[in-house]
Amino acid sequence: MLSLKGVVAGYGGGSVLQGVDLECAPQTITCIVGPNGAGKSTVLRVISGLLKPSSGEISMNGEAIADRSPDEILRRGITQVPQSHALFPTMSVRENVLMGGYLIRKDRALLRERLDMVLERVPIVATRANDNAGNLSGGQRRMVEIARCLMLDPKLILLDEPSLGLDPRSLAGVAGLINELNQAGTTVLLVEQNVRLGLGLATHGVVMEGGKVRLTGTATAIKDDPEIASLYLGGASGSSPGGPSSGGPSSGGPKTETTSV
Ligand SMILES: Nc1ncnc2c1ncn2[C@@H]1O[C@H](COP(=O)(O)OP(=O)(O)OP(=O)(O)O)[C@@H](O)[C@H]1O
Repeated sequence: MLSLKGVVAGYGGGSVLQGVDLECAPQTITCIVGPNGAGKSTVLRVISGLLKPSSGEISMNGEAIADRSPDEILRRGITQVPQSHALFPTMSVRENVLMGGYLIRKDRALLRERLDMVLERVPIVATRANDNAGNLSGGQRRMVEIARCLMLDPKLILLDEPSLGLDPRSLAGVAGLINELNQAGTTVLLVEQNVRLGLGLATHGVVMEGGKVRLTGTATAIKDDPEIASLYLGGASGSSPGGPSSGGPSSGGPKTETTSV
């Protein structure tokens, strides 16, 4: 579905991504993990078109998208939920969600249909519809941020640190929503500092370091990799994920892309 080949990109001349190769198959949840500054968020930015790669290829369902503008990429079914504080605090929850349907605003029937779908999938949009978004808790805000991106019925959702600043209960709610969306057919690519949660939720894992993909495999295989366990999971292999699902298939061991840590 989504494919990155040899993607090089950076800010103001320097290259942060140094030849990134990545694949997301349809209906998978892929979690990118890695140390601060590895380039994880930058990968999401090049996919959503906010940052143009200087070389390499990005394709969605076989179509090259690296040269497309962010709104053309949005129209092709890729939406990004930014790290946080993405709602307009003095606008209501309903108004914030409707903003997500800006590209389809002229088709009132479609807008209504999508809003009904969002209300059904994310109940807080109905129960807090008229409250200002600024009055919601962090976890509730995150749910509304995800709900807003559903207005375009995305095929691929990019999530940057969905767990950031959330308490365990809110985390479970957000993880549950991501899982439900995936079960309903949406492909998910997320970046997560909470490695246990991210790999617990995911079917596939990608470990990045220094602007490169270091390791790819099923989430289970990545969690069970002794080096990854010692680096990111406190020494034990990730047998108790924070999310509601233990993730994907157990076949297919991790594939090491480079050897240096
Ligand atoms: N807007 C920007 N302008 C200049 N440099 C940036 C910008 N955004 C990120 N960088 C730099 O790019 C590198 C990679 O950043 P990125 O946010 O992709 O890393 P990350 O792996 O997501 O890190 P973290 O886990 O800390 O969020 C860092 O060195 C960062 O300082």
